[in-house]
Amino acid sequence: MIVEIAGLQKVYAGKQRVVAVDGIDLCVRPGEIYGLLGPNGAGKTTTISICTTRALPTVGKVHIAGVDVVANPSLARIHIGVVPQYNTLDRGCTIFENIYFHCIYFGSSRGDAKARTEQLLAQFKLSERAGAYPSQLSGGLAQRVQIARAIAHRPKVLFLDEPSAGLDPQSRIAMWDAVRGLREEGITVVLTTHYMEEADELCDRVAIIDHGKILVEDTPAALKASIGAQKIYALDLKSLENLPVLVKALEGLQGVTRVEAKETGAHVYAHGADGLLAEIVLATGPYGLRDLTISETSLETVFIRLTGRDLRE
Ligand SMILES: Nc1ncnc2c1ncn2[C@@H]1O[C@H](COP(=O)(O)OP(=O)(O)OP(=O)(O)O)[C@@H](O)[C@H]1O
Repeated sequence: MIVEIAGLQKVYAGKQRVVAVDGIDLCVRPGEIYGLLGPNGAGKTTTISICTTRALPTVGKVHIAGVDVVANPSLARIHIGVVPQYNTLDRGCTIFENIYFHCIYFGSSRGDAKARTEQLLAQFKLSERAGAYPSQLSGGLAQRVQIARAIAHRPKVLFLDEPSAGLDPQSRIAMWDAVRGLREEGITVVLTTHYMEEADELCDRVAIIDHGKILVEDTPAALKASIGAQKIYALDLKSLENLPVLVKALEGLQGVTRVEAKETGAHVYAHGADGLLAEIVLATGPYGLRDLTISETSLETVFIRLTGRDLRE
């Protein structure tokens, strides 16, 4: 395993004691894109900060490529690339210099640093902007420079903290492509996100975390399959009288795997069965169907099922 986290706990002891990470165990395989998905405050950044030697654990161990990050932080840092949540490019340096000086910092000769910088600028389609300063770049381009800089010393694992926060949809997709490209170079990627689409699209495996704990971990497909339905019909009803009768009736429809009574109606979980929508509408007739939304099962559904909340709450 390239990343091994065992019994990790982080307590911020202050006026208010905060248990930011509460016993996390996980392993990332070489070449994987692994996602930590959870809402704000779940403990994702703290976990990444410990893995990348920026914070110390209260309890537990992290090994990167077999190196204990607490016992040997400088050795560990050779194997680690980091793109933090905020733009940390040096504003006084050009794009070229940002990458070049990173190479020099990690011990490259000037010639090697120049060659590696030019190669990365070409790889990330940044060559034309080599002389630009960070303030002249869009958010998407700045993020690409940060990724290029983070892998300049050829780390084995790249940690990306909320890589698409603040990016427009087009830049987000370009960033995903850049991250997928890293896999081809054999770089393992660990990213945090609170965007379920990002975890679903990009990650080979995802750990859903909340309140410092891993709730579940699997491939996005397996997590979604655990819901046991492909579609969710959310019914908004005028009358909730005799709701249990409606729930029973809906449960009896072909293709329906589960029905949950809600404050404003009911959620019907189902496999895509022919004619089911018409039958649902018919069954809700006496209850006054005010609104109906149909959604595909997503990682958000999985999170809601596990916590009762949605990811943005
Ligand atoms: N330096 C600190 N001192 C005290 N509490 C902290 C500190 N850093 C984080 N916390 C708290 O620890 C908890 C986990 O925070 P963390 O930043 O790891 O979560 P997160 O999942 O990355 O969320 P976000 O996306 O908002 O950064 C939160 O309750 C946060 O307020």
